[in-house]
Amino acid sequence: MLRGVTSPVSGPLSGPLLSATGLGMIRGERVLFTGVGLSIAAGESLVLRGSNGAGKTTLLRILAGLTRPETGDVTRSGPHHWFAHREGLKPHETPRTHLGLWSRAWGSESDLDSVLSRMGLKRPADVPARYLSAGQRRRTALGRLLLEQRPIWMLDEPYTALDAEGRDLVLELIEDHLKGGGGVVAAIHGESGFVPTSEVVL
Ligand SMILES: Nc1ncnc2c1ncn2[C@@H]1O[C@H](COP(=O)(O)OP(=O)(O)OP(=O)(O)O)[C@@H](O)[C@H]1O
Repeated sequence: MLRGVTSPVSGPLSGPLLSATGLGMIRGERVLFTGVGLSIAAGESLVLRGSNGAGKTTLLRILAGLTRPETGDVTRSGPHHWFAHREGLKPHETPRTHLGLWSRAWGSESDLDSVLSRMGLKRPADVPARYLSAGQRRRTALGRLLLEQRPIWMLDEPYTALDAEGRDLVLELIEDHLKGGGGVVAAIHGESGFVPTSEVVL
């Protein structure tokens, strides 16, 4: 992982940001998927679809390099943000301390108060995660996306637990990221709220 390095998202990038060929995965005795190929270039988005247990999270984990596929290859042209089901907040962490920690770890130049404000977290900024609502925890985790520019965003069910305003906020973040030349892969149940460049149905 490139730590403390801010990657320019816009700029002359040649080739895809992310590509995969021939991905196959087995879990237990079940073949989850075979022969999955995909590619996203700057400004493109891809939505993963499929019923519960179809393998969306598994595919995202493979794309992020967190799980090794049975077959196939993944190529990423730069660093990515990984946004998982679990927010990764410890019970004692507040939105400010959580984002502050990652900000320092990444050498972020983003203004923490601006990130908290953008995520609608000014009021609960100093409330420990164990007292935050599910949506506030989600917004805190999503705030990490704004701490460091990374060309590829991998989002697992980014709208979970969010109210209508939170959902609009995520949409705005995605749109801004795509306009800036980034790419997004997201596993989404139901309406994505945007027209993806492509879809993979598992
Ligand atoms: N580490 C693992 N070991 C064994 N089986 C696993 C493992 N991880 C996932 N599975 C199984 O693989 C299948 C796909 O899981 P996955 O989480 O990728 O599905 P999903 O499409 O993201 O589902 P959902 O929509 O419910 O989030 C499930 O049957 C799950 O139980």
